[in-house]
Amino acid sequence: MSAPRTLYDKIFDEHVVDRQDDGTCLLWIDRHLVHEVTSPQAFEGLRMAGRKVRHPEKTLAVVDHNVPTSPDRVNGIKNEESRIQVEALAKNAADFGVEYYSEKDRRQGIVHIIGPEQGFTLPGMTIVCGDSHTSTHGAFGALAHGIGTSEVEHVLATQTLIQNKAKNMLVRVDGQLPEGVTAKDIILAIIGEIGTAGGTGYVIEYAGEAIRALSMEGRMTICNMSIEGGARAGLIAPDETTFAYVKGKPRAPQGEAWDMALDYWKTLYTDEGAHYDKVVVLDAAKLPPIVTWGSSPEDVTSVLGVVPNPDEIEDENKRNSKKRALDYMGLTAGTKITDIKLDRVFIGSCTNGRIEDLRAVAAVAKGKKVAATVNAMIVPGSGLVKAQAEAEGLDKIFIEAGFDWREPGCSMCLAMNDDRLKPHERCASTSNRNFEGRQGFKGRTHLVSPAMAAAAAIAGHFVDIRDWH
Ligand SMILES: CC(C)[C@H](C(=O)O)[C@@H](O)C(=O)O
Ligand code: SF4
Repeated sequence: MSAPRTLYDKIFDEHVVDRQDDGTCLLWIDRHLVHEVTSPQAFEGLRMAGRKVRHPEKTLAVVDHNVPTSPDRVNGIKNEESRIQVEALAKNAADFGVEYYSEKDRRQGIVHIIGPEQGFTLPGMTIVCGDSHTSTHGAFGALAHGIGTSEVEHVLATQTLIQNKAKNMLVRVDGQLPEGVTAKDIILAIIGEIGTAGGTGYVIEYAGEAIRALSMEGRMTICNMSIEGGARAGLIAPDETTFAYVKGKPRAPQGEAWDMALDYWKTLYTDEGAHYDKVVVLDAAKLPPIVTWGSSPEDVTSVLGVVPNPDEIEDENKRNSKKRALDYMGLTAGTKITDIKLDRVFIGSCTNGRIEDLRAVAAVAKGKKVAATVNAMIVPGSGLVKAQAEAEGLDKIFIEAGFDWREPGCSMCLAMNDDRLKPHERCASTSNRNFEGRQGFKGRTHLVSPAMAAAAAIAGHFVDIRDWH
C-alpha cells in the first residue's frame, strides 16, 4: 500500500513530468488561461524566438481588466492605454491560433468566471494563468495558481511549468452557517485568523461540513481569496455538487468520456491518515457577517463590532501599520461599524460576480431604493452571468432600486479601467482586495459579502444583514 496522500499530493504527483534531485519538478499543465495584462511580453517572447504556442487548444484568452463596463464599449474603447492592451491580445490570439473572447463576445467576462462556465476548468487538472486569483479554479478540485509573465511564456511554449512542491494546510470549517452569513464571510474570517502571510508556502485544502454545504459559486469565493491568505493555491475535493455543475458545460467531457472522467474524479480526495503540515479549524455556526475596516484583507471585524484601537497592539511595527491604515481609511477607533457611511457600492469581481451573488443582491434589493447619498454599481462577472440574470428578471429589480447595471469585466475591483473611486470616497465592495489605491487613488474599500453590500447601498451605511426584512 502506498502512503496516504492529500488531494494536493495526488494532483501534483499525477502531473510530474520530471523531478530533479533537489525536488524541483517540471509539471504538465492541462489548462492555460490568458488575459490582456500579463500576456503581451510572453507572446512577444515567443515571436522573437520564432516559437509557436505548443497547445493552443489548452489555452483560452479573454479581455477583462481593461474593458470598460459601459454599453457603448461595442463602439470602441476610448481610453488609449486600455485599447492598446485589448488590441494586443486580440492580435496575439489570432497570430498564435488561440481561442479568444473579445468584449463583443457574449462569453466574455472575468477570466476566473469564464473558465468554469465553459467547462474549461475541470477537476484534477493543473490550471495556470498570469493572475493571482487563479486559485479560484481550485473549487473544482483542480491545482490552480497564478504565474508570472515569464512563466506565461514558458507555459505557452512548452505546456509545462517548473514548480517546487508546497506544504499542505487543512482549513476545516465545521458546522452550519447561520442565515445571512456566506462563503465570503467564511473566507474573510479565515484570513482574519491566519493573517495575510498565514498561508505562505502552503496549498490550502478547505474541508468540513460548512464547505461541503456550499454551492460551486460559494466554493469559488472561498478558493479565490486563498491568495489573500498568502497561500499558493486553495482547493476543495470534488463531489456531487461539483459534478452536477460541470455536467453539460460546453467543454466538459460527454458520453463515454464523461463516465471515464467521473471515475477518475471520484478518486480525488485526501486519503484517510494523510499528513497536513498545518491545520486550522473554524466553527461556521459562530461566524457573523464580516466587514473589513483597514487596508489589508486581514483587517476584519463583525458587522456588530467597532473599529479597533491600534494602541492596544503590542508589536510596534504592526501598531504603526494599523494606525496608518485607520488614517488612510479616515476612521477613528471605537466607531461602530454600522455607523460607517458609504459613498459607493461595488458588486462584482471574480470573488462575487456570479449568478448566485446577484440573486443574493436581488433578494435584498427587491422593492427597495438605493440611498440618495450612494452610487451603487452591479457588474456581472461574465456575459453569461449577465444573460442569466436578465432571464431571471434580476436586472429589473436592480434598475428599479437605482443600481447601475453594467457590462462584464473586472471593473472597480481594481482601477485599470474607467470605473474607479475618487479620492476619499468610501466603498462597500464584494471584491477581494482593499489595499491603498486599489479601487482608485486614495479610495477607501471595505470588503463584504454581496448581501451586505446590497443592504449597505440601500441603508447608506453598514447594516447587519441578519436583521434585514
Ligand atoms: C492584473 C493582474 C496581474 C492582477 C493579479 O494577478 O491578481 C489582478 O487581477 C489583481 O487582482 O490584482
Ligand atoms: S476581478 Fe479583480 S481580482 Fe479578479 S481578476 Fe479581475 S482584477 Fe483580479
